[in-house]
Amino acid sequence: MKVIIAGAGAMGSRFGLMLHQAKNEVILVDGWPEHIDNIKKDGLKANFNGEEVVAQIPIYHQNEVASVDFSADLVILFTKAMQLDAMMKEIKNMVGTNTKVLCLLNGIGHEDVIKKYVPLSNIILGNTMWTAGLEGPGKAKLFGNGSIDLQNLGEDGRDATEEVIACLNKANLNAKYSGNILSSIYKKACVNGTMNGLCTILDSNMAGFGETDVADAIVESIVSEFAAIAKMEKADLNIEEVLTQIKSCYNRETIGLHHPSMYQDLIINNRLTEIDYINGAIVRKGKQYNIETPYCSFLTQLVHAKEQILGAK
Ligand SMILES: NC(=O)C1=CN([C@@H]2O[C@H](COP(=O)(O)OP(=O)(O)OC[C@H]3O[C@@H](n4cnc5c(N)ncnc54)[C@H](OP(=O)(O)O)[C@@H]3O)[C@@H](O)[C@H]2O)C=CC1
Ligand SMILES: CC(C)(CO)C(=O)C(=O)O
Repeated sequence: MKVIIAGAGAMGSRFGLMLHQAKNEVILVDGWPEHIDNIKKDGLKANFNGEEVVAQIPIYHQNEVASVDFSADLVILFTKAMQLDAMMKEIKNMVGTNTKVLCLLNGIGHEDVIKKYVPLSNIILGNTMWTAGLEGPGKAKLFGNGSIDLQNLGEDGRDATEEVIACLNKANLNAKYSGNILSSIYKKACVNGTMNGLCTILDSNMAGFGETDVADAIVESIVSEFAAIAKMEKADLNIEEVLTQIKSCYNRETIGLHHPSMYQDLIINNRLTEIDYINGAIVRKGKQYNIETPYCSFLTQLVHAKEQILGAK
């Protein structure tokens, strides 16, 4: 397939590299000049499960793609939530009438942005348990395993979605069709709504937090707020399943040593976080549905306070 990775940070680099290795024609689009220059000059470098690899993958700055001639079969969106609208605007010339657009960002409600640029029949929503980090511009650190759940938004898009799943699986990305992607997105949002903000505030990786004797109580309080909102949105959650998925993040042998992407943003890179699209989204929806969300509200405020103390940009 001809694939555009729109947002080629840590996760975009992982997906770009694995799809390139599986012989797809991949191009990367990003907005970070130093990262783009390094990949153009030396290729995309990665520590891939302990092995140093280099891949020559074309990369473009998002403000230069209007003139790039590449009719993509698939666009995979991997910007940060707050960069999504700008990216959609800049790549819109590369999104043809048959181009499928797969959104794998963390958080809730990204379809509202994508719908402004892409017909419903071409939108695929998903979420992923893969992880990734950047060691610096042009160099990714990729370890562990993951999975992807996805579903077309338009009613008759199943066949095309299965083709996308086949393409992802050829690259060992472990994708599967979800019969209820909204539930799946809420389930993943519970993982991010606990791990991301808590590890960021507590300065911990996921294993470190999970091994404390208060982890269960904190996680259950936050998850109960996500579940109350999910129910109002007809995306009922199986709480036991959600808690099991969260606890799987504590495993040191798999992804427990990972610092969630929010930690990487704020603590490592001094950048603003996606908290408003995760716990903050639950607070906004709580107001709409008249549901109290004190834990999500407090965690959102703590993360914003930390952004301000650190002068994040
Ligand atoms: N990392 C992970 O393990 C996981 C992340 N996700 C989700 O995937 C999406 C993409 O996340 P992720 O790949 O982690 O994002 P990254 O922060 O690695 O990259 C996103 C964008 O941020 C900019 N950027 C990144 N680092 C820097 C820096 N040091 N200085 C300046 N600009 C920088 C780049 O674009 P620009 O210059 O245009 O700002 C880049 O495209 C998010 O929604 C995230 O929540 C989901 C699962 C796991
Ligand atoms: C790995 C995981 C699941 C941690 O919450 C994630 O999505 C992230 O880092 O943003």
